[in-house]
Amino acid sequence: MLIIDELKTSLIGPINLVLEDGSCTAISGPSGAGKSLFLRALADLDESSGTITLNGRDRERFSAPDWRRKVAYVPAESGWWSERVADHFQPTPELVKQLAAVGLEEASGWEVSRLSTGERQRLALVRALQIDPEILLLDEPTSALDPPSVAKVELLLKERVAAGRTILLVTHDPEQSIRLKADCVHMEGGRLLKRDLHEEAS
Ligand SMILES: Nc1ncnc2c1ncn2[C@@H]1O[C@H](COP(=O)(O)OP(=O)(O)OP(=O)(O)O)[C@@H](O)[C@H]1O
Repeated sequence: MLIIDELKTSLIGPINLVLEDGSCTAISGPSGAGKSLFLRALADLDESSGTITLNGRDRERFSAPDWRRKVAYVPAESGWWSERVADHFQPTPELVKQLAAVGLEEASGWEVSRLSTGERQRLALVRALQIDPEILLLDEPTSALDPPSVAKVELLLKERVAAGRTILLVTHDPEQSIRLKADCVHMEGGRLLKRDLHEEAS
């Protein structure tokens, strides 16, 4: 369980939120609301104050690399540091299955320069899944994808949640939140508000 207590940076907060094991939480909100900054602060990529505990252990007690393996952030635009796609992955037995799950079974033989935006987005997700973080922070993970690819990614996310892992994602699509059975929060002006899509629909 991740407990976020009075998280603040110079631009957002204070933010309080609890993420239960095996839960999916969707953040919506207008452009500039601070959604990406919130995920970055959680992953300890930007300086922040407040208390964050993972399974009862304070973030201060983890080294930064260890924390980022447990609370992994996938930005909307991923970074690539080598020419070959394969160089970005651990050659594990699961890799072939994971690539196939996002429709990219051939991609490990490709050059990064040929990747489309949607291919980059799906491969960045597989990269994060290889780390197997306890909390996966996804910034608009399907924004560049066509509906069949969205369905593949959502299936992966649902399987992950069913296996007890935790997902916090930014999405502008209320239908996606419903499909993922996500708890919904809304961000505005750097603050989080609870949102009940099911109540709004009734
Ligand atoms: N280093 C910075 N210095 C000053 N302002 C910043 C900095 N980084 C981000 N901001 C501003 O903070 C606000 C929140 O940015 P953020 O990227 O979190 O928005 P967002 O909610 O993710 O928006 P979008 O949906 O467009 O991606 C924006 O107005 C942005 O311009």
